Amino acid sequence: MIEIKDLSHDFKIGKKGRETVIPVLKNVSFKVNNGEIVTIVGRSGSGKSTLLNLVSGFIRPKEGEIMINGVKTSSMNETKFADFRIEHLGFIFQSFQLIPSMTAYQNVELPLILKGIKEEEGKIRTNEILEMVGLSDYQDHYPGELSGGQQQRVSIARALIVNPPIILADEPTGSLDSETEEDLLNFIIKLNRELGITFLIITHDDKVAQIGHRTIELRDGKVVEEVYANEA
Ligand SMILES: Nc1ncnc2c1ncn2[C@@H]1O[C@H](COP(=O)(O)OP(=O)(O)OP(=O)(O)O)[C@@H](O)[C@H]1O
Repeated sequence: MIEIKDLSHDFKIGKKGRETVIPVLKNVSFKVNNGEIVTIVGRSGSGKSTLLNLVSGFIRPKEGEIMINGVKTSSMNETKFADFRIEHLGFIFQSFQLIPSMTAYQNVELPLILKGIKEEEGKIRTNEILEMVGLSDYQDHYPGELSGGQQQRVSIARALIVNPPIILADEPTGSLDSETEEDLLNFIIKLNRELGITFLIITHDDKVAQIGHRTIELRDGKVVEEVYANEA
């Protein structure tokens, strides 16, 4: 579960002493329950990426609190957050963020290696996950030798390999054509239904927003609307 309470954040730009403060998030509060898909929409500049970066622990909030699975993460230091992230969170990005010099297999097994799991031990799990995303036949391909949809599946496999209870996604279909987009959305729904994975997804795209059990709208850094689509 993700619990966000009175979260506020701003950025300072410009030279020291003459900074301009850009308020981005203002008293944002909402929850994402276990097993839910929550989508966050809002115009460009409304603070969606900032919110996701705060939940991901890539930046710390100026005010307010973030709890993930009962742990207060908003005040954790970087080292602690890095350990927490690998146990609790998976990530899917618009730009896939694959390592170009590694094969699909090597990209997928990477989190296991970072976690200190021996190569031999991780082999079964890596093969299982590649099978699950339908990429067993492509495991020796480099990202440059795969289609956009296949690359996104590699990135999902990499997110799934450590069994994260929560996946955070930033415009997951932003680089895909509409047919591949639909396949990917169906796959996210399947992961949610069959494995109970909780998703928090930010998007511009109505089709993506619609897979949310709930859609939250950010407007000028505030939550202005929660549209309940269907029950989780
Ligand atoms: N590191 C930063 N330094 C200064 N200002 C920033 C920084 N990151 C974001 N901002 C500002 O914060 C505001 C919100 O940005 P954010 O990227 O969160 O919006 P967004 O809703 O994700 O937009 P988009 O849909 O275009 O990606 C913008 O005005 C942006 O210029």
